[in-house]
Amino acid sequence: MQSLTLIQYPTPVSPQRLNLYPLRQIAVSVLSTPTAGINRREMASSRRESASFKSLAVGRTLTGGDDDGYCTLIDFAGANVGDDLVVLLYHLQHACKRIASLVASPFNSSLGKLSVKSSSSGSDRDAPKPLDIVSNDIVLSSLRNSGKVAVMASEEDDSPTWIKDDGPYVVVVDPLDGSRNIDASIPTGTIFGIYDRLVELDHLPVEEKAELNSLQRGNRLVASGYVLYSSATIFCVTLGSGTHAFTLDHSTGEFVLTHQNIKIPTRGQIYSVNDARYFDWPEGLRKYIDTVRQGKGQNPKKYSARYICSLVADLHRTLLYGGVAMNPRDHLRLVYEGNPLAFLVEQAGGKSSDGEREILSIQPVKLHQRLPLFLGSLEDVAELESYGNVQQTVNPGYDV
Ligand SMILES: O=P(O)(O)OC[C@H]1O[C@](O)(COP(=O)(O)O)[C@@H](O)[C@@H]1O
Repeated sequence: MQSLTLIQYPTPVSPQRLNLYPLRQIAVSVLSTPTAGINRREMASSRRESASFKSLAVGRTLTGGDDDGYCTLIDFAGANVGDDLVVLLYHLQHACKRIASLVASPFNSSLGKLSVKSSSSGSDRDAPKPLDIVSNDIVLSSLRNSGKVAVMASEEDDSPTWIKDDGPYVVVVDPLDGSRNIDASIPTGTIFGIYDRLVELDHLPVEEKAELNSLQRGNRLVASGYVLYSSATIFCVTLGSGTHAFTLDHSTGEFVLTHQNIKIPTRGQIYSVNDARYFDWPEGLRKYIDTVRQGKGQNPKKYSARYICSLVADLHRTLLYGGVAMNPRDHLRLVYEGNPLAFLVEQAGGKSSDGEREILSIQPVKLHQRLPLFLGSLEDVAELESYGNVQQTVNPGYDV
């Protein structure tokens, strides 16, 4: 069977048509030399050739795709947001292609296991692993090259990195989530959120403005998303209007629009949680899970359990099939995981909660702040919340 029969999107544009899209050509050449990031000057000259990303979209469909429906992430962004954000996304997707190669490389199979001591004492961070660190470096270097980022705050760093005084954006990122299981080739993911730089803080000392810019509430996000590294590499993003997923086409090196306007089912039949922790759970959560397992909840169907223990993979499934993905203990981070994923889920018509409050309304008070996280179908998350007492406060720490 030919591969085109298997792929559910239209035939790629002809090479002649590629000439109309300089960015697409650059994407292919960058992918073939993955260690060389495109610098700002190259991007600027490519942008001069193309006049502007918006002009590429003139006369084309709302998605920014070609007449035949083939639409890349950059086409789509070019048709929907301003040039600065397109450039930033261009560099971010480049970083994620490099991470996708990294996690699939036979030479890295043991790197997920080795723990490295955290550089600072008293930090609330887990000891990072080598693949996390390499992924972090890749993202940082791409964001620097974009010329569009003022500050990057990463789950891997104790404090944010100030990059450029007039960069219009602030990026928060978990460069490689789920890496603890990577030796078994379990899917992993990159999670990111993008805010506007708060110009009213420009006069402050660098450390202070770096931190305050990174501690913005989730409801100020301009864009957010994740990249899933699994049997397919999927870039799922909201630019503030709907949630869309793009699948990496290895033959062209492009992320191609495969899931436009994802709508999470209002009700699912799957719960996703580490239920080995059942005896540490509070009463409300135990009751909820016992009830839906037996088909005695608002949805009169017996729920199934699915838990990969990799947040991006568990959320991606939940986004497509519905239900609720949760981690009821204080483990996941508000800034790097909670907010970006909550924005994405809400843009898909779903709901996010810490068990009591909407995630996006919570003001972060510290960078590595952790919280219980419940994400998923509107009705499932609301039903779960209605049990009260669903946050796991007993948190002995688990070795696995
Ligand atoms: O041990 P738990 O509570 O099941 O947590 C699993 C969760 O932790 C994560 O591995 C993230 O934790 P780390 O950032 O410490 O790796 C998620 O991918 C996953 O959903």
